[in-house]
Amino acid sequence: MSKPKQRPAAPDAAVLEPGLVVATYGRHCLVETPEGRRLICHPRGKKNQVVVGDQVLWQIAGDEGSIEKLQARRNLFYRQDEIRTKSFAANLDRVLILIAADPEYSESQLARALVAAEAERITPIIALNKSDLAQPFAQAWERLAPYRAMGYSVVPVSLSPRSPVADDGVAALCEHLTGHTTLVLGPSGSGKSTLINRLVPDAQVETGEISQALNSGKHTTTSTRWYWVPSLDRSEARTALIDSPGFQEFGLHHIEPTRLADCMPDLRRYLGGCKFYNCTHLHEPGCAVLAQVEGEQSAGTISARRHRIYAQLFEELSQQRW
Ligand SMILES: Nc1nc2c(ncn2[C@@H]2O[C@H](COP(=O)(O)OP(=O)(O)OP(=O)(O)O)[C@@H](O)[C@H]2O)c(=O)[nH]1
Ligand SMILES: [Zn+2]
Repeated sequence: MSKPKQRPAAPDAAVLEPGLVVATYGRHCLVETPEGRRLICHPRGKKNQVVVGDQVLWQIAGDEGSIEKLQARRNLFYRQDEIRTKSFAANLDRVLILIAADPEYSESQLARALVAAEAERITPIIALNKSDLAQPFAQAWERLAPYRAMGYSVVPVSLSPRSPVADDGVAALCEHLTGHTTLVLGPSGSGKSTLINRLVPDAQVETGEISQALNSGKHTTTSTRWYWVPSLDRSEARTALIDSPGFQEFGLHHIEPTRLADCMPDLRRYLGGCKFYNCTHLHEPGCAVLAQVEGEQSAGTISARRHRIYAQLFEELSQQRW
């Protein structure tokens, strides 16, 4: 009597190791082990497409690794590089939106980034850089008044190490970052590299190493990267910054237009007070949101600019569904 054939043991079960995705480019990524070793990994199959911040299980395959399992994500931040290329980061505590007195920031882009963070319930922080440029800074600070009023932390900073400003605000900003994982976003020229270089002394070395490891130096400037910030670690939690290039239009396609007002704290306050339960807050009579929009005759709590941004986004998100 022949013995029933034994099924081979699951080949990989014993050798799967945990890791953190610290950089991505195209199909490959860099994974850091709990001991701090970094190696190139390739996702197995389409399903395991990873983003920076992902926790994975991987196994060795030659001198590189193969990602076998993607652990469940706490959140996933969406943004869009080009029409079709989306890139993300996962498992974030904070999104830092770094804008500057100069170049002038786009309020629409700021609003989009905030909506994207709210949709994933990630706490946003706004930092306004270049406080040494007194006049443009005062103007930019004033434009941010609605964002302060709706409860966001808006931190004035002067990140340039040569800054002549006595209190450069960096300590206050660091308070928000300590012990957390923060995705840093901002338009070109706002000071993202200046911030990373200031808080991560080895950033340039690390960037070089990552470029070398990924063996595509010319492309890696467009990738998203994870940096540890040892100087801000707390005993119970490490501090990390994720640097993501550009501040292009955000694809907010994953948000239903009817959810939009709920992702804008100044509008959210009044939801539930409208006459119609399916109010779009654009033109309906008895709309509690519209009643609060600042006008020539009325002094509401919602700025007219913010309501215009809401209306534009609402239309854009509605069109995508046709
Ligand atoms: N006046 C002033 N200039 C600053 C300050 N912080 C940064 N800068 C300057 O602003 C310019 C842009 O800073 P970067 O750190 O390169 O900006 P970035 O956001 O990384 O820009 P991209 O790489 O294009 O995305 C540089 O010339 C910095 O020296 C500041 O606090 N005050
Ligand atoms: Zn309404």
